[in-house]
Amino acid sequence: MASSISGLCSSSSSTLIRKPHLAPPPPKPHLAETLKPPFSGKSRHILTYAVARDAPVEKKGGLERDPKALWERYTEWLYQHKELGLYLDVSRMGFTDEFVKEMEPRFMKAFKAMEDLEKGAISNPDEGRMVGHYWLRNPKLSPNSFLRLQIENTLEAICAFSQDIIAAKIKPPSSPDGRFTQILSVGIGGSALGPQFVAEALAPDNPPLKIRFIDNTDPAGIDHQIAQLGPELASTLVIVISKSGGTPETRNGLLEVQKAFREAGLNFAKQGVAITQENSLLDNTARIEGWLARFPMFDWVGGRTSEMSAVGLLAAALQGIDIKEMLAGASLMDEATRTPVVKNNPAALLALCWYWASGGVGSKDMVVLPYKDSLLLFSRYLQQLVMESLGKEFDLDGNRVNQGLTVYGNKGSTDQHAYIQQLREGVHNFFATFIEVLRDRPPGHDWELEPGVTCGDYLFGMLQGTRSALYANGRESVTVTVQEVNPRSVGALIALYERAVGIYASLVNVNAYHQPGVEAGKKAAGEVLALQKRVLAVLNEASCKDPVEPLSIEEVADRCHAPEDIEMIYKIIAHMAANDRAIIAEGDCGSPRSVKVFLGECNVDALYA
Ligand SMILES: O=P(O)(O)OC[C@H]1O[C@](O)(CO)[C@@H](O)[C@@H]1O
Repeated sequence: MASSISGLCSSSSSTLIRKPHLAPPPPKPHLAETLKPPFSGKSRHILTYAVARDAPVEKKGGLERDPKALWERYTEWLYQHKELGLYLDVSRMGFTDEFVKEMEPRFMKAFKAMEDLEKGAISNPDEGRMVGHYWLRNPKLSPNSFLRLQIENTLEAICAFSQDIIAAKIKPPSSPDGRFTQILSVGIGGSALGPQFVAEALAPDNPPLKIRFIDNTDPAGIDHQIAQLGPELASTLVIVISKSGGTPETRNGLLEVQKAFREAGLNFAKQGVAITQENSLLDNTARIEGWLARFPMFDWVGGRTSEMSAVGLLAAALQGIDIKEMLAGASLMDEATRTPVVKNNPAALLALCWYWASGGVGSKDMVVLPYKDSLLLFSRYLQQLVMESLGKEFDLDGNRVNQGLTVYGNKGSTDQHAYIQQLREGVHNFFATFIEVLRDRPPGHDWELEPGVTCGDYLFGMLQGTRSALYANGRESVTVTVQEVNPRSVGALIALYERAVGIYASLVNVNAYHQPGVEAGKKAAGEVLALQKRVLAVLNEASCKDPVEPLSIEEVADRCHAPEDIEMIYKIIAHMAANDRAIIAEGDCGSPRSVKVFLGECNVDALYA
């Protein structure tokens, strides 16, 4: 009996899109494989680390146990940025003076590379691009006046537009309120993660416009966001963000939102804003369709470092966040992280710790634990910033290095009830980064829930306790402390990690500013969709015969001239069948060889297309 295979096959996955012949050759052994684990958990031990591609060097190192000596180490290495009220404590990393000395020449090279980058060098050689996110917060540093004016004019335009939206000088055409109340931000990767992080960290409880995001091509997720807006779609400002202007997930999100507008009888163009590079597909669409506004993204700003461009600033300003304070915080941090003295440069100190902990080859993961709910998305934001920048197959000289630094984490103390057990006692494959916020609550709101102790004291205790407990078991950590979460400190944190990534990339000699691996995935996804079209054509042809000719998966693959893609063809058929795509299957999906498929109806036009 003929039956839809949707039920049987609904668990099949279409995520394994790499074709067998696309598989890369097995990697050659690299430095990571030649290294011993840096820490044994004992107080003194031999540490082996590597300096980029040089031979591994034997070094003594270890975690200080004596409380007095540890206090000495804490005070000796504590970094403080007075104006920002930011501290960096690296005392719970076991690096030695000898290690720091040995790294010195590499840091000098890295500082020079950062200086050249800021002066406008082509620091992204593969893409032939300058790397200018530092100019965004200090336009005077731009290598020429044209770029400086572009930055200044864009900032002015962002401020003016957001003020006009908030003051209802610019109104949505069909909203009963006569003002915009919601933002729907459509974008992915660097075009979403910064705005998401900043919204979570800084948006006031009652912002002038509330924000929600579409950051995927998951139809159910998109439907959910649109359904949650309900009638407020009429007062929603849709910001579509894509540097390239052609990212499929973002395009799909836009098309879905435009459909929702049509169905609600609304004029999308009067509520749509594009942030993209000039003359991109998105830019041209927005211009031709007459969208409400367009803001530029610059060729020389990468997606993952674009939070201080229109990408992050427009949404932030619309939520009532002081974007000039964010820029000021970033600018102050930029200044501090230009210092060519490792000990006085917090970004260099972070890079030093990363190198020490991971042997310069990413052998340990970085677990980021902000003890503050509003910083929940910081680790997710850093995941892209660090991993897309450092996770590279080849170094700048073309050597295969398979570099990277794995980042994960959510927040404390919540995670203490999830995975800290393993961090304390299990596999020793990480180092931690604690983010501490000194101010628990706005002044005047605190109270003691038991004598002498507030709720925030508990949070503080949890952080300190976890830091100590990890250290006691030989687990290293870094602690970044800020006074409070505000636009200035968030700007500073972003700038701190941007520079740390730039410096570290230089230490390990990789291009931090391209992402060739992502392109490979996008290309393979495109190939799957092209294959799906061929499968449909083959099935249609067989289904237009009289009588209908059910085909086995092998036969479909042969007729598609793609026998090597048979598994993918099976997954395509199973996915379409699960989604009411008129595919009929006979047989048992548990044994794919027995399945025969045909279409429920013949599309004669498609036969001659
Ligand atoms: O802004 P775009 O061009 O849509 O790209 C989105 C994201 O896709 C990537 O190119 C690859 O993930 C990121 O670097 C980027 O942030």
